[in-house]
Amino acid sequence: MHERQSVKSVDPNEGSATIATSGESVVEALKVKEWEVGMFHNEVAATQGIRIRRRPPTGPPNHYVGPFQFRLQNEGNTPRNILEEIVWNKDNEVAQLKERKPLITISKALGNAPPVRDFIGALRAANERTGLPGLIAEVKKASPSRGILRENFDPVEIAQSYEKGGAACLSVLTDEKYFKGSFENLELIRNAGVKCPLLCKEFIIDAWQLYYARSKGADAVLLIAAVLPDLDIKYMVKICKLLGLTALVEVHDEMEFDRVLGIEGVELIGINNRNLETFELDISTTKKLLEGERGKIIRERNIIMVGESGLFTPEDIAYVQEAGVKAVLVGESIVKQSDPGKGISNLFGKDISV
Ligand SMILES: O=C(O)c1ccccc1NCC(=O)[C@H](O)[C@H](O)COP(=O)(O)O
Repeated sequence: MHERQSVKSVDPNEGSATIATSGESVVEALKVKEWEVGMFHNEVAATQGIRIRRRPPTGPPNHYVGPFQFRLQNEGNTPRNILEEIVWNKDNEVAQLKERKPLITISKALGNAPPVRDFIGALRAANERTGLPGLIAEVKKASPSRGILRENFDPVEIAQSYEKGGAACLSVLTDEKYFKGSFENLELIRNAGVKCPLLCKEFIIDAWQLYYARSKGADAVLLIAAVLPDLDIKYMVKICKLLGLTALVEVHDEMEFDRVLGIEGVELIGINNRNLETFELDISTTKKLLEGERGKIIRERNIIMVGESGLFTPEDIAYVQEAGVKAVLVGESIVKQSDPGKGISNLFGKDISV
């Protein structure tokens, strides 16, 4: 398919054209192979109801005109929604980071990582202490749906304020492009003496990221069922256990929830009230998913459920607690307050500090 010695490619995003030499035809062939593997991945994922495709837009050339190769913008190489765009971007980011820091280097760094803290234990203890859902307070400067949430953003100050205000655990955004977060923030918070266990809030698509997160001091990671096929989740949950990391597996609908309930070893499940493809927020998602048989399974297996997103008032907290969650993950409503710790008291309707 790619035997031409010299082809010219046009990237619609860059608006530029290049003439490829014979050496580059090998690179091009590799890209095509990679694209074929990606297509296979997407076919498997689609059978599990996963709509997020996993390949960055490096599809095969659409057509040749003489020596020119055109890659036109089309349905196959244009992200359908923000989550897909984030995942495609992450694919490129991770590929570059992996080249700079291969697994062997990260594995060596694991020995110097701070000891792992018990994420689930902290949530249970907070729930028992207060009678309210344990709080995972989010350190987040911005998000695609809300833009900049806090101009004056000092991650350590916010983390310390959350801890003082009674948070059980913290969630630290590490994605730079869409959330203005960083792994540096995670390390700064860990090294500042904050005792709360830390969730690395990242878009995990590759097991390498689990090792990287742990090497940077994470105690827990997020696995999003809308992005990861069952086999990836299974494999990643096992690696998390080996590394001592807690996996918070996130679902948004019944199908994702049922898939995750079918995976052995899952102990912490989050229900995201935000549809990450449309940004629509509806806290009744938590209630709907925990009704009936699914709620029964959760109780029998002693799985901790986390209500995520769109929680602003004591009534919201009471509503998701009534639905069956023992923990909540909250960002916007507390990070926007001038004193985020006090924001926690407002959110719960009472002082929950230790
Ligand atoms: O919030 C977004 O815009 C967003 C877009 C794409 C992927 C993920 C996104 N958010 C992650 C979250 O779900 C929230 O950060 C988290 O649950 C806290 O939500 P909130 O309390 O509403 O800030």
